[in-house]
Amino acid sequence: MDGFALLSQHACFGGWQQFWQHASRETGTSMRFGLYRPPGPVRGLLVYLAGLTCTEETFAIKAGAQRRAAELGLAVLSPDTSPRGTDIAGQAEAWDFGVGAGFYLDATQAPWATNWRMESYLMRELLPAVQAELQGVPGVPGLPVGLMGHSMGGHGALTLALRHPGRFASVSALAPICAPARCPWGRKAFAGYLGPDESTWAAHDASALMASQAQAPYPRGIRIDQGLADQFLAEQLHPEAFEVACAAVGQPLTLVRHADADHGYYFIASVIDAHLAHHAQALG
Ligand SMILES: N[C@@H](CCC(=O)N[C@@H](CS)C(=O)NCC(=O)O)C(=O)O
Repeated sequence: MDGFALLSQHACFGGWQQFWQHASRETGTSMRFGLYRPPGPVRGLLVYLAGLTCTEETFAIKAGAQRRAAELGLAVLSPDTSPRGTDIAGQAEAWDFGVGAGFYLDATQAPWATNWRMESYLMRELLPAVQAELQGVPGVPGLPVGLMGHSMGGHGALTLALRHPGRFASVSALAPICAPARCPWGRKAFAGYLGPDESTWAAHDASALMASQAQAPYPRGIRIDQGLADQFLAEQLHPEAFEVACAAVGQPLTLVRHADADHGYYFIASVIDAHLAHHAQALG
């Protein structure tokens, strides 16, 4: 990939877990990402968006997705969760806003709007570059792409999948923030990145976006897994709001609730194979 530097690669289940760095035109910063490359031909690309405080390494280290991805012939892209290396006052004072908390949208408010452009970064820069690299034909976007994410990244997966119809063959989420416009994490992020006019927030709220669909956008179904011992469930996640919105537009949704699971990566590792299978069905 032109202008991209391979920082490290590690042999993993016959393929390679790689970490890359590049100068992003969209964020104006240096960005890192992880890329698992399976052995043999690549059937599809699965994008995993991580949650608050995570980096491009978290999923690769903790989820244990590589074994099944290798078997299924899926490449897995794990971007970082925000720009880093800027000098915006207060950018790293909170763990739920600023650095490590990009919310996968383009900020419209100063001082964030210049660099905090995660939606454009992913959709217009990183994804096309990685798709072209994997299929070996630059500029031909043909490789099918699935999108998944956890928590803030679950919000990113659901909203980007709804905001960019036709770009993703499949979508799933783990303990996603389903109604950010009405939870503390989302309200703080939207107020800071999008400003006080709440009418602009619905375009980045998965439940509002789903409720506004004329018909089911993913007729093959969306999968969500949610732990019932998740410490953030009651206050932050609201899966029932997304469930109601899906039902209203006839969107098939498999929402699997797990009695004892918490919010962390032990839960993710426990259900990751089911998510890879969900995507492999659509990407195959
Ligand atoms: N730092 C927060 C927790 C943040 C958190 O749980 N982040 C989730 C995503 S929302 C995560 O995946 N953390 C990384 C990890 O568990 O390795 C706290 O102290 O409560």
